[in-house]
Amino acid sequence: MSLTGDLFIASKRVQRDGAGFKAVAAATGAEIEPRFSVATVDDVATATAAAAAAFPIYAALPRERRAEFLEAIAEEIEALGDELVERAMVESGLPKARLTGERGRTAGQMRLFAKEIRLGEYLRARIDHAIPDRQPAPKPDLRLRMVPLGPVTVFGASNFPLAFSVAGGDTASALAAGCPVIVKGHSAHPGTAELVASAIVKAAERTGMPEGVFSLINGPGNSVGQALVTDPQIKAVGFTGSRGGGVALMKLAAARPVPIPVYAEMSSVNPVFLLPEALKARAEALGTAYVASVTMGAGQFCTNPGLVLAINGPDLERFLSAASAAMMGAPSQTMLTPGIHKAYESGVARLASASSITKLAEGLAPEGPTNGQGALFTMTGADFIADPGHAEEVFGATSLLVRCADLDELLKVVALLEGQLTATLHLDAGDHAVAQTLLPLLENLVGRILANGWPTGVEVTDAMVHGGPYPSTADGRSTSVGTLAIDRFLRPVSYQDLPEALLPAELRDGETIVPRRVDGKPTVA
Ligand SMILES: NC(=O)C1=CN([C@@H]2O[C@H](COP(=O)(O)OP(=O)(O)OC[C@H]3O[C@@H](n4cnc5c(N)ncnc54)[C@H](OP(=O)(O)O)[C@@H]3O)[C@@H](O)[C@H]2O)C=CC1
Ligand SMILES: O=C(O)CCC(=O)C(=O)O
Repeated sequence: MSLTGDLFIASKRVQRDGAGFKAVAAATGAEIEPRFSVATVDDVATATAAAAAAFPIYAALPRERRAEFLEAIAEEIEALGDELVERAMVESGLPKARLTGERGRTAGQMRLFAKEIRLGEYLRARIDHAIPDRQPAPKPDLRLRMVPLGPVTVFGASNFPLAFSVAGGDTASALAAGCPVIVKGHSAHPGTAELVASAIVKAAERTGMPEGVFSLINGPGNSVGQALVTDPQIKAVGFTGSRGGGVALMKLAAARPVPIPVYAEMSSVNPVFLLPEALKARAEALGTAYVASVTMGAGQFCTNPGLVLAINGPDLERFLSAASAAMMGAPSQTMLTPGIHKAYESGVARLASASSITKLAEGLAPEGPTNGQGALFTMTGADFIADPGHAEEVFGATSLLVRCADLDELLKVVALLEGQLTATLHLDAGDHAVAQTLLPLLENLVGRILANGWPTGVEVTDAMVHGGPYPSTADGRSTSVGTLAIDRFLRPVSYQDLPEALLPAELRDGETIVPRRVDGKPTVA
């Protein structure tokens, strides 16, 4: 398919005159064809009005129809073939194997949400039958289910041009919930976005969806995104990106005459704890594996292990030697955009210039103008306690190791950390007592606790939480990966004493189409 640079407004291709913008090859910074249209204020209004018109139709479709739509999206993305991966490679600088895997994950997420809505558990159907002769007052008949919020704006993420972008997890979960989606495309990969949008539109046509169910709007420079977030037809926002961007959108959404939720996934340094017995048993192996996780994907993961905490001693020295050796052999890698590369370099310079921080090792010299060079830094627990600001995320292949004098100091460091997506414990049986001290603190701090692994690489499953307390996300009660992500785009409605004929099928007596709780007892569909 040749790229045209079109927008997709209510599933229709639209070209706009004006300067437009071009994608930039991540590896060289050079502009690449074609020119992409920038949406006008009217385009935003047309897309949101169409989404609002589509909402009651789309939300009322049988769950099976929506499931078929999601499965058709997966098929159409796969049918794009190599062209999709090749364009994404040029725009993002990410390697073929990674993007091929991401394409599989993107299609897999669509199919997982199709399964989820067929299962129907997400509706949380509950029935409390009436007790007309209850004393002193009769008890009414009450029935509850979850309903979709309305049109959702999704901001495509730069670092996952497929799995967190146009047809990524936010789009899959919002469409599954019954919400039309308007994507604000990321200007780092507009060609990839156009290809994926064309697949969604084909799937919508094939399965008879209302046109307003999907739009893709482009426009670098914040104004298009801001117009979408403040549009009264938009009822929720999904975002993955910088803390500055996420917080700006949260503020805009909160200041609307009718505020709406923003599910922003922002910054995280994902603390890793090297507990003493694990260090004693395998310091060298841990050091090497740590650097592999720090440098994976040029470190451009929100799950990157950006902070390591350990207690001083000879085993920690063994770990540091192995990690330093691995980092010194780590090749530089192309970063996603010249801007992200520049931000990485200034983040590394900030760490390097702090008097309390020592550079342990750096990776091989950069081979290209936008290549990020890995780096490891260290500081003492006492210095960290004096200035915990050093834990701020540096997005790229760098990490800071905090050497604590003892467990008390390590616990003081933990108490100063901000909300995080993950925390990782490297432990052996002899470390369980320390782990038991840490676990309640970590449950308050993060969304996912791992043992003896590395936080990069998030499984898409029912039991996954990819979220965490602020500022790792805007709302720590939710996840953006896994089937529970659908909850972000739903709200409960209770029906009191409604005649049976007016009730949704899932809430009628005798129905067994979804799992329900009836008069306090779970039933299975
Ligand atoms: N922790 C994480 O998961 C990630 C963190 N980052 C961090 O973000 C930095 C920049 O990366 P990038 O991906 O561009 O992230 P940004 O947060 O800068 O941008 C993400 C999207 O949000 C839009 N946006 C940003 N700020 C605003 C605003 N104030 N109003 C309206 N729209 C806005 C951007 O629009 P526009 O088209 O105008 O740019 C873009 O579409 C990285 O260097 C890194 O530090 C990035 C990706 C993931
Ligand atoms: O590692 C993953 O699969 C997800 C990471 C993520 O959400 C991110 O880096 O923005």
